[in-house]
Amino acid sequence: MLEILNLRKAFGNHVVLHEVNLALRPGTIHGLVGANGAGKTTLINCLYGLEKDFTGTIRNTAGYPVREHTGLLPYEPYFYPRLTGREYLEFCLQARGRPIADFAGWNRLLELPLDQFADEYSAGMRKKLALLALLVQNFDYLILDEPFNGLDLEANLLLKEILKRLRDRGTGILLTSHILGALTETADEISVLVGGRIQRHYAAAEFATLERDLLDSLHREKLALLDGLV
Ligand SMILES: Nc1ncnc2c1ncn2[C@@H]1O[C@H](COP(=O)(O)OP(=O)(O)OP(=O)(O)O)[C@@H](O)[C@H]1O
Repeated sequence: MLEILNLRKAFGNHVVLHEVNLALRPGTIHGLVGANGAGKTTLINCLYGLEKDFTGTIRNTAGYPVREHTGLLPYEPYFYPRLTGREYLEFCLQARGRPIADFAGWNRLLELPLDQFADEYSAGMRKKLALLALLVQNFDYLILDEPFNGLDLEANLLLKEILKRLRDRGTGILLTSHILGALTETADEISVLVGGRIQRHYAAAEFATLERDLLDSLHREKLALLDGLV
């Protein structure tokens, strides 16, 4: 299990995460929702070791460093210029000391032009390439920051199915999305991050309550303001 205990992260005087606790269990899809600026990407970056200067505990309870068996899909994947999609995949595997895999099987699904330069791909293709680099590596845990963002309808449906199958095979998946349906259709549990605090964890049986709670807070805080504008 990947475990976050009492995570606190500040940028200067701005405390972005306040004593956050979260567990990512094997064989589970854990959704993370929150408004823009709530702290989701910062939480992910701390979990994956991209942010160092925080307090609290982050660990894989199996005793490995978190990154060793965990793959990350960043919010905006970066590709070096003049590297083809295939070279990028080979680079990812070599960086981890893994043998070069056969990408053809997965790429029959994702249909990427692997011999074109990755930095010339469309936004959706870039997202697919970064996903492909994770899928060929069989990680125990996946951390996916907005994986559905930019994907076309077909890739969206495909990704949901892939995630569910990986979960059923034992992979633990932490998933952020601003598309509530994408989370409620795939996740086993959802944590709501508000102003850097976990406001509540919802089990799958409570997802209807989650939608109601989000609507209620929207009605309370924003719809009255809208009445004055339109
Ligand atoms: N490197 C940084 N330096 C200073 N402040 C930062 C830095 N990175 C993030 N922040 C601040 O931390 C807060 C949380 O940002 P974060 O990107 O984690 O939010 P988020 O929930 O992922 O938002 P979004 O849904 O818009 O992607 C914001 O107020 C942001 O301005």
